[in-house]
Amino acid sequence: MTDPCAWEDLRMSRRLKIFDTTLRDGEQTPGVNLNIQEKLEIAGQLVRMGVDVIEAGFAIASPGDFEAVKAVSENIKGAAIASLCRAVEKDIDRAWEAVCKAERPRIHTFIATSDIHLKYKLKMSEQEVLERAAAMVAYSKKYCEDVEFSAEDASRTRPDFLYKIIEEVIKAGATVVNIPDTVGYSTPAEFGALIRGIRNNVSNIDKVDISVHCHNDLGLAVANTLAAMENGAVQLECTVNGLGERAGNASMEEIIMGVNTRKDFYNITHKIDTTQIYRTSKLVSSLTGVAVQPNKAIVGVNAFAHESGIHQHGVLAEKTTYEIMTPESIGLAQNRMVLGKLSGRHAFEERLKEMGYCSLSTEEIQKAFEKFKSLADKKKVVLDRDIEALIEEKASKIPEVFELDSFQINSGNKVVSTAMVSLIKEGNKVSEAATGDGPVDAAFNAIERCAGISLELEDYGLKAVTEGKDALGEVTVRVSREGQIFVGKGVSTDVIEASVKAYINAINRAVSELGEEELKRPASGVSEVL
Ligand SMILES: CC(=O)SCCNC(=O)CCNC(=O)[C@H](O)C(C)(C)COP(=O)(O)OP(=O)(O)OC[C@H]1O[C@@H](n2cnc3c(N)ncnc32)[C@H](O)[C@@H]1OP(=O)(O)O
Ligand SMILES: CC(C)C(=O)C(=O)O
Repeated sequence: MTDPCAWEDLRMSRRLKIFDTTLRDGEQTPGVNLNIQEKLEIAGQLVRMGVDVIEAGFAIASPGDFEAVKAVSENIKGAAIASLCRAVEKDIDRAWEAVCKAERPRIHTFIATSDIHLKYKLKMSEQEVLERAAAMVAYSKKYCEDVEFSAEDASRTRPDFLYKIIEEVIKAGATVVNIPDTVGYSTPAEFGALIRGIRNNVSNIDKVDISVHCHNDLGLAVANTLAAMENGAVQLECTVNGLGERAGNASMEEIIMGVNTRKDFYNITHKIDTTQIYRTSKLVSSLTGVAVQPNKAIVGVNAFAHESGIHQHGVLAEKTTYEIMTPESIGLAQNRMVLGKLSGRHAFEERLKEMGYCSLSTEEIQKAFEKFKSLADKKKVVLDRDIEALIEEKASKIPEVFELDSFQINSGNKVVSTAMVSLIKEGNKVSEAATGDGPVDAAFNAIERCAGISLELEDYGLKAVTEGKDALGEVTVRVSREGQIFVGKGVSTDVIEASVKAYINAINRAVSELGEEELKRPASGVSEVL
């Protein structure tokens, strides 16, 4: 005999319905409060995305929420609009008042069904809850054709009682029966079995859509939702970015991209336009003020980023080596290669090409790569502007007569600054020490001693090339010799090192233009270097 609950049968005949509760359960995220305009904006985007139902709020909660649900109902077309309400007449009246003008209104009424909730919270018996649930569904039905009933804390409810109450609310006219894992307690196998049990044990279950609403307390909300779907749930309740009470709800983007990416396994349809996912996530994050964690699946900033060399090489050769879905499929322009200390030459060369550095020789690329690696050791992420600075520092093709070997500075507010600098000239190391008015001045004096050259410092400028504590500093010095100006640049995450490099660069320019002998001659009107 064929299993009446076989997943094969379901997926052949059903399409998923996405019930978005960002504006209701999502708003239960501590600290989140959406005004009418913000709810309208998010609801408009949810329709653009193709959700089937928008739960716009809890109409009796406050006058503001009532107005927001009403505004969404009156202005947003293309999805059913629901308001949540307790199994209480005055709540249902208010919910109906708010949604009655919607193109497709829905009343969503609920009551808890687990022993714990009945005993400690509602202080009602099973029989009382059963009667209240059926009566309130019937009451809602007088207003509205589409009535959803939720058995709060269903996953901790005695199965026999759950079956019974579902049967009764269906008889009373419910069109959708929602099975919440209210406290995120269930596991995928258990939750799937619960849905299967409902399908096997509730005689009139085929008259309604089974819905699920999973919370993420154990990080299982999406897994439980998908397990329920495999066992017959057709309406999936979820929120954008997984917002919601406590650890949140099942995240819509994860459910949808899971179903899409594993179409080979699930083979079920929905009407979500996935290319709206990224935009929707951004909108919700900005209006709720809840940032998306960087490593969040699908919409986190790192979800399509690759930092390590082996992965970058693979992705550059063929994206599917490390990408199971495309960034374009969620509306992101492209993946992101993050350049850091674990990156490799392939990704670095590719970035140079993208930045327009197409004519660098192999040797220049090699040198730039070495500099990049040593910068990446000091800096978490190397940005394009860092690379520009590295390349431009190199691009000044003047012969490096003097190269920096090392330097050491001693400085403080109560000591005279001293610097010890070693330069390499034609393979030989020359070291000198000098004092100065501050560490930079001391370093410049020591450099001049090493080089045996004296120049006038006309100007010194320091700017951050990138942001953050580990930003690259770029120093520009203007030095002169008998009225002729030479500019030197240096970049480093250490401003003293950037200064030292800039000064050496200026000296090398002067040497290349005037010659070392000329520079060693005492300049007219300038005293010799001590
Ligand atoms: C699992 C969920 O996410 S459920 C939705 C949770 N969301 C919210 O609670 C947000 C909106 N809520 C509110 O604004 C308020 O709680 C209101 C307006 C609904 C009720 O406010 P108050 O009248 O001040 O009651 P309060 O919130 O303190 O307590 C809830 C009351 O409702 C009862 N109750 C709780 N759920 C239900 C229900 N589904 N059906 C009937 N009664 C219920 C409780 O037993 C309690 O009753 P009591 O006042 O007789 O003790
Ligand atoms: C009221 C229902 C749908 C709910 O939010 C829950 O049980 O978590």
